[in-house]
Order: sequence, then C-alpha cells, then structure tokens
Amino acid sequence: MIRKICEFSLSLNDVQNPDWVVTTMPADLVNVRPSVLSQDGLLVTTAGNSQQQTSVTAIGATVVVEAATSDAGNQTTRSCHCPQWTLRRPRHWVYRGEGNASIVLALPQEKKIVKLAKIDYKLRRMDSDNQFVAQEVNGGIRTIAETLERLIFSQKILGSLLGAGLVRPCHVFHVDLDEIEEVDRLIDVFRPAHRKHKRLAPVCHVIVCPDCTLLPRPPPLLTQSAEQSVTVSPASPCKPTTQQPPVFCVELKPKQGFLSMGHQHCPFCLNQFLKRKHGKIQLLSQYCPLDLFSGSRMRMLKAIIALTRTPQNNLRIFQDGNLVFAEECQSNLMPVLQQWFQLDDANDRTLLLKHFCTLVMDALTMEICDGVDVDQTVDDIREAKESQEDWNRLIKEERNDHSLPCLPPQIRKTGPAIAASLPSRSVLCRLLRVQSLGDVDFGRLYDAYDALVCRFRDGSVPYDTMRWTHPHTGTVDWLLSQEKTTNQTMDDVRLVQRYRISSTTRDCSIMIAFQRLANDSAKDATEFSFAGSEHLPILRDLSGQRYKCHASVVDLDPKPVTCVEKHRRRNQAMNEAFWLSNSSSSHSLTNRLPPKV
Ligand SMILES: O=P(O)(O)O[C@@H]1[C@@H](OP(=O)(O)O)[C@H](OP(=O)(O)O)[C@H](O)[C@H](OP(=O)(O)O)[C@H]1OP(=O)(O)O
Ligand SMILES: Nc1ncnc2c1ncn2[C@@H]1O[C@H](COP(=O)(O)OP(=O)(O)OP(=O)(O)O)[C@@H](O)[C@H]1O
Repeated sequence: MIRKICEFSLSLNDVQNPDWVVTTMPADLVNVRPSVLSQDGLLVTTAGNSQQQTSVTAIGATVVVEAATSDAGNQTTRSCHCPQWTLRRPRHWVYRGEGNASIVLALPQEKKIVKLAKIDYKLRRMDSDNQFVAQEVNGGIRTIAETLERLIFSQKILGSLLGAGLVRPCHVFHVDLDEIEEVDRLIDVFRPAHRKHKRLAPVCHVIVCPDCTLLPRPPPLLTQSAEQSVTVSPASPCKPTTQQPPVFCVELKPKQGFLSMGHQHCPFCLNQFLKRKHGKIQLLSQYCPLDLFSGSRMRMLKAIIALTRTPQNNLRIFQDGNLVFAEECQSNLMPVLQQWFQLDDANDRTLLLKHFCTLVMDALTMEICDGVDVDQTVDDIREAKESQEDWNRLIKEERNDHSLPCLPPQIRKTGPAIAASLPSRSVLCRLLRVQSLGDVDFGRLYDAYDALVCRFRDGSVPYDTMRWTHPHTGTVDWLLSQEKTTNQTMDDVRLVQRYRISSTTRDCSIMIAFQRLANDSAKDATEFSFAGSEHLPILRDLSGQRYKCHASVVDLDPKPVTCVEKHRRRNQAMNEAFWLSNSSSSHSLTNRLPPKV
C-alpha cells in the first residue's frame, strides 16, 4: 500500500496522526536537477520542463515526491507518497546498535537494516538547524522534507563524491507511530546506559538500507541455485542453515585523517583528552587516524593494531550480523580471530593479529571499481612485506606519550599533496579526499559562518540557500567549483557547505564484509564474485586463503549548519583539556606551540 504523507508544514498533532496533506513550499526546494540518485536506479529524479514538473520516483515504489508549480510561479505543491511499512510480525528485527542520532535495527531475513531517528528526551530536540528553520520543525520533530533532504544529501551529494560503489541505496518508508513507541519500549533492555538520555523520536518515516555487515545479495540470474539452497531458520534467524562460511564485518569509524592547517595534533587525539576529562573514556586511545590514512604500510598496521587495543567507538567486528567484538566485549578478539582465520596454530596471538591487520589493510586500500574518475593511480602499497622483526616491533609498540605531535602523511614530491601513497580508488583515499574539503583556514570559516548567521537572522539570505535540495547551491558542481565569485555571501555559503560535507565524512563509518571462499570451489568463486553488475573483489589473507569482500560507507547524515559553532567550541575545549592534562609534564612541551583553534 502506498500512503501519501506530506508533512512540510505539519503540526505535532499531524505527526502523531500521520495522514497526508499537500502543502505549498518554495519552488527551488523541489526543483531537483534531473539526475540518478542511486546507482541501481531505485531512486531517480526526473524533470520535464523543470519549471512545471518535478518528480522523485522510486522504481520499486519506495518513495515518490511529486511537484508542480502553482500559478504564482514561485510556489510549488509537493506531495510525498511513502509505502506503508511495518516492524510487526511476521517481520523479524533485532536491535543492531546506535550512535548519537539514530537507532539501527537489523532485519536478518531481509539482509537489511532500518534506521530510526532519535530525540533528546529532555530537550525534545532533534539534530536540526532549529533556530533557522523554526517554521518547518514542529516542536523540534523532523519532517518528511528533512528526512528526504538527508537522504538526497547522502545519496546524491556523497554518492557522487565518494562513488556509488561505496554508498548503498536507501529508501524511506512510513511506519505508524504506535509501532515506533512499541519498538522504543522493546529495545530498552538492549540499549547502553550512556545512550538512554535519548530515545526514539516520534517520527513516522524510517530509512531502510542494505545491511552492510553482510555481503550484497548476488543477482538472481547468476546465483539462482545458490540462493535457493539457503534456508533461514526461524529459531536462529541470523544464521543460514546451509554450510555457508560466516561473514565477518569490520566496522571502522576512522575520523579525521589529515592534520588541519597550522595544527600539530589531529582532532581525534586532542579529543581524547576532552573525553577523558568528561569521563567518557578511561584510557586514551592508542589509535591515531593520521597513521591509518598515511598510506604507509607500517603506520596503517600500527593504527589497526591500536584499534584492537583501544576500540572505543572506532572498531567493531560483526559475525553474520551479530556484534562479536567492540569496546564492551574486548576479550572476544582472539576467539573471534581464531574462528575467522582457522589457523593450525590457533593460539598464536601474533599470527592471528597479523592475518587480521593485513587483511583489513588490504581491504582499505583495494581499488574499488565503480567508474569514479581518478586523477592517477599510485603505487600499489601492498607490494612491500613486513619482516618478523617489523611485526615484533609493531606488536610491542605502545603509545605512551600522547603529547607528541601527530605525524602527518609523507607528502609526495609530485602529484597531489593529499593521500600521497593511498591508492586513489581505495575507500580510504576517497574518504580523505572528501574530508579534505574541510581543510580550511578556521578564521575564514568562522567569519563566513558568523556572517551567514547574521544574514539568516535579518532575513537577507534565506536559510533555503543551505539546503541540499537547492537547485543551485545544492549541486555537486557548484559545491566543488573553485571559481572565484564577486559575491561574498555565495563564497561563504560554499565554504560552510564544504565544511559540512567534510564533517559528515569525518564522522562516518567504513564497513567491510568478508566471507571465506572454499579454495577448491571454482564455481563458488565465479558465482559469488558478482554483486549486481559489479564484481566483488577477492582478497587473500597471509595464508593465501581467499575472501570475497565488500566495502561500504555508512552514517552519511548531513550535519547541521550549526556544527561550525559546535566545532569551534569543541576545538577550544579540546585544546584546553590537552594543555591542562599536559601542563604537569610540561618539560616535554616547552617550545611546542599550542594548536591553533
Ligand atoms: O565531535 P566529535 O569528533 O567528537 O564527533 C561526534 C561523535 O563523537 P566521537 O568523537 O566520534 O565519539 C559522536 O559519536 P558518539 O555519540 O560519541 O558515538 C557523534 O557522531 C557526533 O555526531 P552527531 O552530533 O550525532 O551528528 C559527532 O559530532 P560531529 O563532530 O560530527 O558534529
Ligand atoms: N547500513 C548499515 N548496515 C549495517 N549496520 C549499520 C548500517 N548503518 C548503521 N549500522 C550500524 O548501526 C550503528 C549506528 O548507526 P549510525 O552510525 O548511522 O548512527 P548515528 O546515530 O548516525 O551515529 P553517530 O553517533 O555517528 O551520529 C553503526 O555504528 C553500525 O554498527
């Protein structure tokens, strides 16, 4: 059943009794350029004469946004149809996890996840630019327009920037609010205490996307026989009853991989001091993102080992969709790796770590072929191999002096300065390239932000200019253009928008799923090396064992414009926490400049 819900000017009452309304809104908000939003054509925009008609259509009947200009010319009627959906039986779901903004449920039988929005229980506020768009956020509750805009941002903007191969298609569905409330009650027991100041928001639109802890489904024609042989046991829905090897998935939240202009420490490392001061962590992380993004094998391995020691919220491992290693279950690492690699000497801790770290590093640096243009290919960093002495050193090494500056990547003498040694089509290089849109002069950024805030408040610039659905400022071409303009406001908009895009990619997660291939199974290798029209890359571990693998990037939600202000304060607080913590051991810090805010 397709349900028509449009909430562009809904009151809270409307949200609680979701039915459809059609309302008016500025034409430029719906005047979406004709472009394909997702690679497989599930969400497509079409525009005839753009002044007359715009529609966002899901071929699989997922979401339909229709718009037609009214007689006034600058007003548009937009209606949104979402398919009715349910989390009730026979659908089976399990609590998967959550971050600061969303709760994620897994649908094991469908190999999908559903993402539900959270709200601050006491403040009754959601992540949004409330003060700028007060007329559109009803009591701080996200509207369908906002949800669609968020989706357009992750699919259209970040899909183009990161490459469609890394961004999986998402769909919006309507779920009745009483179901959301029921889910909120049922998941309470699984939720970590430190997240409970937020709960599920009374929002009746949810986002459904593929479960990236699993491999993409093989296309039916290629693998019909294999698909048919998989039956799902109702008693243990996460585990297919056939003899399929388990799928292990590594989730990394790598954070900012570059050193901001004029800084000596990366924000991740500085933030550790603030988090410790606030009691969010007890131990400083051994990990530094600059090592992971360095493109140097030894530094990358060092980073991955560090993550296994202090995973915090930066490393998780899933087995067939079930969380098996994370900050809260660290002692599981060796049993998990034993099951994963099945080595003869299952008790050799170093060997297991070597297998794990090199496989993860290879996946992070493998070339992803999805047609994204790249400037040039760089040396294959997988050629070099580590000696036993290298490994002994890596395993022994502990990061003791956190006051030491973070090491920037080695800059190549020729070619682009960023991502010097990372293969250009790799997930890490793609992420770093987009993150680097935020490598800006902070003074200039804050001036631009302050100027824009004044202009939103005095009404001389409409907040809509900042929307990712804006026909001009919401296009990738405009956002990336280096062209100097004479319009200061537009330059400010572009700077802040680029910073927002960068902020999303500095906070997202990479998910890499691996499944062992039977060495003698030529049939298996060909059947499963396809996903959609794409090949699934096959990687070998140190023993020569082959794995199909697939990398995706998740949590590509847009950050509010106010993230600039939030980060300005956070940077200040991080620096203070760092200097406070190190003032006692200041002998090692003399002659070191404090990082600029
Ligand atoms: O500011 P940071 O770097 O600490 O990042 C925040 C994250 O903290 P982290 O350091 O990764 O533990 C934080 O993650 P946690 O809640 O700590 O798991 C959120 O991702 C937050 O984003 P948002 O407010 O939900 O949009 C993140 O805020 P943004 O920086 O993305 O605004
Ligand atoms: N498509 C997906 N497939 C599998 N698991 C996912 C997917 N999306 C999210 N998850 C899981 O759910 C968790 C929470 O999701 P997500 O990071 O999107 O939440 P968030 O609240 O937006 O995070 P943040 O705190 O960074 O704002 C992730 O850490 C990941 O383990």
